[in-house]
Amino acid sequence: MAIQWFPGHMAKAKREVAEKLKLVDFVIELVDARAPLSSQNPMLHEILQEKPKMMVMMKKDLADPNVTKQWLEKTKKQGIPSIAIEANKKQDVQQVIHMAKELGKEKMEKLKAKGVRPRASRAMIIGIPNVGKSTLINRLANKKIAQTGDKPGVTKQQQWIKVKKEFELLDTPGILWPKFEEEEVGYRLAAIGTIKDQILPKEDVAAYVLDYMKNHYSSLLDERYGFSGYDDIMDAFETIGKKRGCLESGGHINFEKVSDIVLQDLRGGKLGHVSFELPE
Ligand SMILES: Nc1nc2c(ncn2[C@@H]2O[C@H](COP(=O)(O)OP(=O)(O)OP(=O)(O)O)[C@@H](O)[C@H]2O)c(=O)[nH]1
Repeated sequence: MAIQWFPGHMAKAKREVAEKLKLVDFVIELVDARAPLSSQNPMLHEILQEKPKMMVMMKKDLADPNVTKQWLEKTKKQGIPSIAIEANKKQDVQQVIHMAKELGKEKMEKLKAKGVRPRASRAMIIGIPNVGKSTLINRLANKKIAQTGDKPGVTKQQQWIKVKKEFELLDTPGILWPKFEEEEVGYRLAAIGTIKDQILPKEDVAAYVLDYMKNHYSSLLDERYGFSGYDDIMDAFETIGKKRGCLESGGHINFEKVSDIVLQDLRGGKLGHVSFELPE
């Protein structure tokens, strides 16, 4: 696979997360509900060691609810407190707070048993780019938190956001890059918009989405574009192109425009609820 992050950046990100981890009692890992496995970073497991974590599957409004339910069952079986949310739903955010408070409480009780004076438990949010880290931090803080620390030359002290009396959150998230040794993982992440469109050719990503939907969500394909199957991917591009006015002079289809339409439809939820991976 041609995609490779610059190893220096990976090492720096890992170091930064490991530093911040020392400040917290537990971690809130964010993954994308449409691809909960591909949107994790296996490195987290290594640096977390014994630190407890809970998992929040973001963007559940775009994912297939039946598949999300299976993922939640799986992670809960693994002993990881997990929840799927839509960041704009207040009751979903309240449930995150409740879960975090419970996890923090366990940790505080352990400390209390060792004779440490009780204090608010502390957590940080970790996840890959674009998964929704800032959105969730702002929702938990109930206001917009400036991300000035990310700009070069701006030094910023770590700040704690008081979410509830018993629970505080670090105001900057930990960012870890996704890891893809398998080609399919790269396409899944590109489809959901985690990898920038410049990295994998968008026509290839759109073709991946159409093929995936043909095999798993043919009725959604039919609802949006009026076909549920095809023998040749070119036919699919042509049908969508004709329908949506992506014709160039001479009557040729503009494949780039068709790809933009497919990816925008998918990421904006217009293709319906689509999940790109199932638990084994
Ligand atoms: N549909 C949907 N969109 C969401 C949800 N949560 C976040 N988003 C959107 O996802 C996009 C990325 O969110 P951010 O909060 O900027 O993600 P981030 O992880 O902080 O991204 P980086 O700064 O790149 O690391 C934004 O357009 C959000 O509006 C959700 O639950 N549902």
